Amino acid sequence: MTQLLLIINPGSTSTKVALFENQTQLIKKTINHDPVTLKQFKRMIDQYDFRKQTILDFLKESNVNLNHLTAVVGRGGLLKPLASGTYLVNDQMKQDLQNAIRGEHASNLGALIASAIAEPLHIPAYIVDPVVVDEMHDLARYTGMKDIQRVSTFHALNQKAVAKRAALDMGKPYDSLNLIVAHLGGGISVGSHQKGKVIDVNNALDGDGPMSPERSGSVPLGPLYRMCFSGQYTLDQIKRMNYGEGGMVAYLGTNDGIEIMKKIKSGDELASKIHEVMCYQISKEIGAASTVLKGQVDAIILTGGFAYNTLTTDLIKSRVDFIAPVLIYPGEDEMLALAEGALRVIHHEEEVKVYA
Ligand SMILES: Nc1ncnc2c1ncn2[C@@H]1O[C@H](COP(=O)(O)OP(=O)(O)O)[C@@H](O)[C@H]1O
Ligand SMILES: CCCC(=O)OP(=O)(O)O
Repeated sequence: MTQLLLIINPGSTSTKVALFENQTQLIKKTINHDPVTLKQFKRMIDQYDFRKQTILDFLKESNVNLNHLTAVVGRGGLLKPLASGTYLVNDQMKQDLQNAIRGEHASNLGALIASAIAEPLHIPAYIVDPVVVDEMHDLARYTGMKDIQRVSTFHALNQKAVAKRAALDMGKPYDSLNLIVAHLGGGISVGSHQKGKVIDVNNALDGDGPMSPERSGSVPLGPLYRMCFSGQYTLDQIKRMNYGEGGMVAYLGTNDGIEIMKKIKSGDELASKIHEVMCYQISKEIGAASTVLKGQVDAIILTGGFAYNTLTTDLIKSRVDFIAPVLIYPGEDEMLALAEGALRVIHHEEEVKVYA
């Protein structure tokens, strides 16, 4: 039977929407959001109506008859740590996302918007490989502060999808390979994939790992806690320096990769320096991941929006290609991965998981 799937993928810089007939993508649109527009919303949940409306507008202008849909699939957000797989959107999940129990990120809106569209049509809503997929090994969970544990928060959906695609291209099963995957998006995550499990990864949201177009990444703790208690900043201001207004946007006023590349090409020295710093930090994180895999690395994969830039990929490659061959998969495989995740449970090839 033909399945018509609506796919909804909210990211920090964009909302991607697609319509799939089984595994075939019929239409897709990436709606890029102006950071100034997004800044007016205090909490992520406040963006719900705005993002939902942009999706509905796109479906209307594309003459999509919602009554023909068989399921809606959304990107999965900051839930409790979960196994990789496809989950039915249920009330507990929606409640946890509305209350932002694990924090604020655009991916929290995926299940909520998918469910709002699916419910009146009496069709299921799913999420696949949410950003909290947790396959970390024990050693990776510790920090030097006894009360702080590391948690797995990353581009699980795209990292898994692209790693599987690369494995296919290499002619080997994903679970036979050791891969380092660096997703270079609004946030940046570098995952150590050991035989099909992401055993370590920097937390792309919480000030861990390289700086990104709009996040600070790791910073030295001393200056940070002195700032926090100086009385000069509110908690909200500090949070924004880490997430949303940190990284490249703090230095260059934009998180838009295409604009940043234009600045560099026109001779902007600061843009060139900060871009090089970001690539240096990404390379260091890849180097660290190679020790997680004890140097047994079959390939390093660069993916996400910034992997479209050869300037970016060349700079990283020049520092890490002594470790393993560097493969470039620009953009993302997330829309197909979401569709395929739903199709696997619809066709009973995989059991749907229940969030509790
Ligand atoms: N062709 C491109 N060249 C340079 N940068 C790009 C390109 N396409 C997207 N980007 C940048 O990549 C980042 C978004 O990457 P993406 O993987 O779509 O992540 P997200 O899910 O965080 O929005 C943005 O900074 C965007 O401007
Ligand atoms: C929440 C981790 C994944 C992430 O950072 O996604 P974006 O790059 O879309 O913000």
